[in-house]
Amino acid sequence: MRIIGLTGGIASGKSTVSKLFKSHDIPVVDADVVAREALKKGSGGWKKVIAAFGEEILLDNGEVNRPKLGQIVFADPDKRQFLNRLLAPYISSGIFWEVAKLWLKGYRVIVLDVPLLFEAKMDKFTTPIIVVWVDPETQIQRLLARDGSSEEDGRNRVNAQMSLDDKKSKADIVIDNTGSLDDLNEQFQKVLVRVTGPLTWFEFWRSRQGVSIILASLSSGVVLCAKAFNSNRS
Ligand SMILES: CC(C)(COP(=O)(O)OP(=O)(O)OC[C@H]1O[C@@H](n2cnc3c(N)ncnc32)[C@H](O)[C@@H]1O)[C@@H](O)C(=O)NCCC(=O)NCCS
Ligand SMILES: Nc1ncnc2c1ncn2[C@@H]1O[C@H](COP(=O)(O)OP(=O)(O)OP(=O)(O)O)[C@@H](O)[C@H]1O
Repeated sequence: MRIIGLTGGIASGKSTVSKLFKSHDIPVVDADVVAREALKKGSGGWKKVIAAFGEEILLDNGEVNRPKLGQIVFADPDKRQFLNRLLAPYISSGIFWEVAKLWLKGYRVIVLDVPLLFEAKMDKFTTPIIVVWVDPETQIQRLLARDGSSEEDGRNRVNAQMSLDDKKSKADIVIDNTGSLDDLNEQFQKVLVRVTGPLTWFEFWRSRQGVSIILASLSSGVVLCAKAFNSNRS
């Protein structure tokens, strides 16, 4: 079992690289998608966010107003930390569950696309770790072009994350996405050979930690189901 870590900065190109993995039948668990589920109307995360930020944070349809919450937390490190702590248990259990489901389906190479892989200490059970790097100006230009957000909001979002140079220094593999999509694709083909080839001893040891975590999350899922089943019967 190999859980490849894919990270980088906001708008550095992780989703673009994820698509390339998927086109080679390597499944990707996207932490942003899991985080969105964790905030869906009626979920545990949704209830905690309302308790913390008030009903003003909701849209008329009852869903969280994500741009509004984003503007608040990306401009205020304390509120961001608070939101991170609030949602972390839902996001990490959601990610483990997605990995476990793919493992049960028979996949043995899985990519975890997690923007905050290092910040959330999820790097511990992914190997090898790929960082998609771009220079800061290209990053902000692509972010503003994609999201149509204000430059201030864009820069707040970039500054809310560990710098891309720091992430680069922690990577096993760096993809430099400053160039064209063709350049990216060319680098990706080499990365694909590297990450699907034999593991080094160090990578092998790290991949065993990943398996232990999956087994732990599967067994805790079974225990929770058994408890729910018993409490329904009594
Ligand atoms: C604040 C929220 C509601 C803003 O939603 P919005 O739709 O505007 O942005 P989206 O979720 O698509 O995130 C876009 C990018 O922002 C960056 N980002 C998201 N959350 C954070 C955070 N807490 N700290 C730093 N960067 C973040 C990531 O690079 C992500 O890819 C949302 O980002 C959120 O719920 N964040 C907290 C959950 C989290 O930590 N998500 C990251 C998964 S590891
Ligand atoms: N090499 C490239 N050349 C031109 N545009 C690119 C390139 N790579 C990515 N992009 C564009 O840059 C934007 C950001 O890329 P992408 O969405 O893949 O980043 P991301 O790291 O997944 O972002 P986020 O953290 O916000 O989810 C997208 O609009 C994408 O189409």
